[in-house]
Amino acid sequence: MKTKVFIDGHSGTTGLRIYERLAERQDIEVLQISEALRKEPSEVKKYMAAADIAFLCLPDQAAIEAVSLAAETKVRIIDTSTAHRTAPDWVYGFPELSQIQAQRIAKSDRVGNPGCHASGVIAGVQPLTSAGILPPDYPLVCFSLTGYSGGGKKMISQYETAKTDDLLAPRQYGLGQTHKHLKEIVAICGLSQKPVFSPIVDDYYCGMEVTVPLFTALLKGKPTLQTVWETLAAHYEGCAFVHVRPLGEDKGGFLAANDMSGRDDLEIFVTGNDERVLVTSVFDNLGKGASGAAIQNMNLMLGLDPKTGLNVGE
Ligand SMILES: NC(=O)C1=CN([C@@H]2O[C@H](COP(=O)(O)OP(=O)(O)OC[C@H]3O[C@@H](n4cnc5c(N)ncnc54)[C@H](OP(=O)(O)O)[C@@H]3O)[C@@H](O)[C@H]2O)C=CC1
Ligand SMILES: CC(=O)N[C@@H](CCC(=O)OP(=O)(O)O)C(=O)O
Repeated sequence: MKTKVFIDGHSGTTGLRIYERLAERQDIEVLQISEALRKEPSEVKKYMAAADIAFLCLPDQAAIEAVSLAAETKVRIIDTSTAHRTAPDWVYGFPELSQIQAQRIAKSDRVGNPGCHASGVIAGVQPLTSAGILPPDYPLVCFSLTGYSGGGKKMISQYETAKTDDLLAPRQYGLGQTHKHLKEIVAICGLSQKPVFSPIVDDYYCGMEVTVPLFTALLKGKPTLQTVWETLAAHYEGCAFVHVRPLGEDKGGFLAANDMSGRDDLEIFVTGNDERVLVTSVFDNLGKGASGAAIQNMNLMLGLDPKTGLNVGE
C-alpha cells in the first residue's frame, strides 16, 4: 500500500520542491487539496486525517494552526517552519547529530526540519562541541551566503520581476542580531551564548555557504588544523548526506555558494592553518537546507533508506 502524503503549502517554494521529488516515487501517493480550499481549516483537517505523513511548508503561525488541526489524527508531521524546532515533544530533524538522533527521528511523529542557515552552522559546529574541542562559551562568529529563494515566493518575485539596483549586490541582513535561527543553533550545538551571525543574500536563485572561523588558541587543547578536520571527518564517516572534503581542499581558492545547487547533500571544507581555521558548509538552501532534508527525514520515519527512499539494503 502506498504511503499517503499531504503537503500543506504545496505551491510555495519548499512545498513545490518536496512535491517534485515525491511525484517521481512509486511508493508515495501525494494527496491533492484543491487550490480554492487549501487555506480552509475544515478541509485541511480532512487531509490531515487522510494522510500518513504531512509536510508543513507554511509560515510559522499557519504551521502552529495546522498542527492543531491534526490533533485528533494519526498523521506524522514534518514541519519545515521555525515554529517547532526547539519545542518539547518535537525532534530536531538533523539525523547526522548522532546515531541516536536518526533513531529518534525514525520513531517520532513530530519532526522539526532545521532552518537553512542553522543547518550549515550546526553541521560545522556541533561535532566540535560534542567532541569537547569547542567550549560552550566560545565567542562564535558565523557568516552565511544564501540565494534569494531562501526568502520564499515574496523574495523570489522581488528578484525576478521587480529588480531594483540594490538587489544586484550582496545584501547583509539580520543586522540587529536577532535572526530566528539563533535559537536552534544555540540549543542544538549546546552553546552557552548566542553567536554573532551575519546572513547575506545575493542575486542567485539557490545555494548556501556557511562559514565559521575559529581561533585554535581558544579551542580546548589548542588543536591543529588536522585535528579539527579529523574530528569532523570521524563524526561524518559513512554519512550519505554530509561529506567532509579532504583537508585543505579549497577548489582553487574560490568556494562558490551555489556549487551544490539542486543537490540534497552538504559538503564541509576545513581550510586555514594551525592558528586560524575556517569550517565551511556548502549546500542548497532548498536541498539539505529544507526540502531535501524533509524527504530524508520522511524516509527515516518510514524505515526506508534515507537517501534512496528504497527499502534498506535494496
Ligand atoms: N525557502 C527556503 O529556502 C526555506 C524555507 N523554510 C521554511 O519553510 C516554510 C515555507 O517557506 P517557503 O516555501 O520558502 O515560503 P513561500 O512563501 O514560498 O511558500 C509558503 C506557502 O504557504 C502558503 N500559505 C500561507 N499561509 C497558508 C495557510 N494558512 N494555509 C495554507 N497555505 C498557506 C502560501 O500561500 P500563498 O501562495 O497564497 O501565499 C505559500 O504557497 C517557511 O516556514 C520557511 O521559513 C525553511 C528552510 C529553507
Ligand atoms: C534569504 C532569507 O530570507 N532566508 C531566510 C531563511 C530561510 C529559512 O531557513 O527559513 P526558516 O527558518 O523559516 O525555515 C531568513 O534568513 O530568514
